[in-house]
Amino acid sequence: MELDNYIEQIKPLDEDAVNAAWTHWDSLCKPLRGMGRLEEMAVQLAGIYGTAKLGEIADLKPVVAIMGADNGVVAEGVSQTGSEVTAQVLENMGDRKSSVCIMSKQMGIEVIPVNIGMFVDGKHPRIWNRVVRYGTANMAKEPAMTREEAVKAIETGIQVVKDLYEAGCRMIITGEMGIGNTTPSSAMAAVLLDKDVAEVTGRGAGLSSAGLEHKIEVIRRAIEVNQPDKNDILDVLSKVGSLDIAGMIGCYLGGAMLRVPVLIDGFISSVSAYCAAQLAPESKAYMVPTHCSAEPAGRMMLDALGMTAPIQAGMHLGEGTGAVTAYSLYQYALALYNGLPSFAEGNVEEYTHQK
Ligand SMILES: Cc1cc2ncn([C@H]3O[C@H](COP(=O)(O)O)[C@@H](O)[C@H]3O)c2cc1C
Ligand SMILES: O=C(O)c1cccnc1
Repeated sequence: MELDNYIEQIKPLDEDAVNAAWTHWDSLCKPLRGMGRLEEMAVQLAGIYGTAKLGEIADLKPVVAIMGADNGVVAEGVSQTGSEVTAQVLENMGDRKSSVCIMSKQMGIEVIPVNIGMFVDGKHPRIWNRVVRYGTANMAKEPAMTREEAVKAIETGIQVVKDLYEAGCRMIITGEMGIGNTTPSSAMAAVLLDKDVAEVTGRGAGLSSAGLEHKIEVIRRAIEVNQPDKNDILDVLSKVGSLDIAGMIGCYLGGAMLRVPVLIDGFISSVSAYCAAQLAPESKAYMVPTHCSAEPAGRMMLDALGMTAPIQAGMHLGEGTGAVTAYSLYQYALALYNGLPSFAEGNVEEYTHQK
């Protein structure tokens, strides 16, 4: 199916369910709108699922879909580790031994490591091998990938979400693992937001100050060499992007198409969310901001999306860790939404609300 055909299938939220969810919140025996963003998160779920009866949805079966991919630009020394670490961490994820895996286990969340374009095949049986190409080319010298490959990677992300949906998942959490992927993220942020590279580039997984200066220089070179057209998302993605970013774009589009919420993680994930929103503005209603990455452009990307994140904890780890942290907010929100007595049930006279 063509990308445009997928995008056409995305419909707005169910407004009746949204209104009914607010009416329900406002009937509960507590200060009006007292749970702030948590109330909004539950209302968004109602609009997405098309029902205010959220208690009837037995199990959301949340899942972190981790897009694993390698970046040719790592050859320029833009990350403090080598590309072999991508595959190693994906294998560790197979054994449930990575940050997001340990956090997810705590919350009863499934984790699926997807190899969308590492340099090597994943060996662990839990890894979904869906390789579009074995790593991107070095964008400091040539386009990271072709436009066709970028589209194929987006479609691969859509297909991953479809498969998870068929397995019963009703909440998708985006995650990524790809050594060097903050470099394409910053390159894309600079182009798409029209910012100076130095403003949108950070230390990633832990670069030194000298390393950061070098990374900025490499990104400048990549943009100079490729001349991406900022008005054409696929051009920017294919020239200075990455396969994991493309895969996550697919997750946002696929989730919106199937009417399931898709949680945005950190900087890399929000660059993808921004691209998805540009390609399909309706998809934004299905996205959930979770935390604001401490990478310099983390907040800028959320601002560009017109979103604020409920959690600001200085996190900058990736893998979906920020989004999994925010999943706990749903647990509180839904516990109250489904369990708190109404004013009448709580024997409290409903006061006049100032809505
Ligand atoms: C052991 C390890 C585990 C990780 N888990 C997430 N990242 C994060 O760091 C990488 C991006 O940073 P940069 O662009 O500086 O390479 C990505 O893989 C991201 O998911 C990790 C990085 C490392 C080294
Ligand atoms: O915010 C992120 O997504 C991030 C930042 C640094 C390293 N990995 C991921």
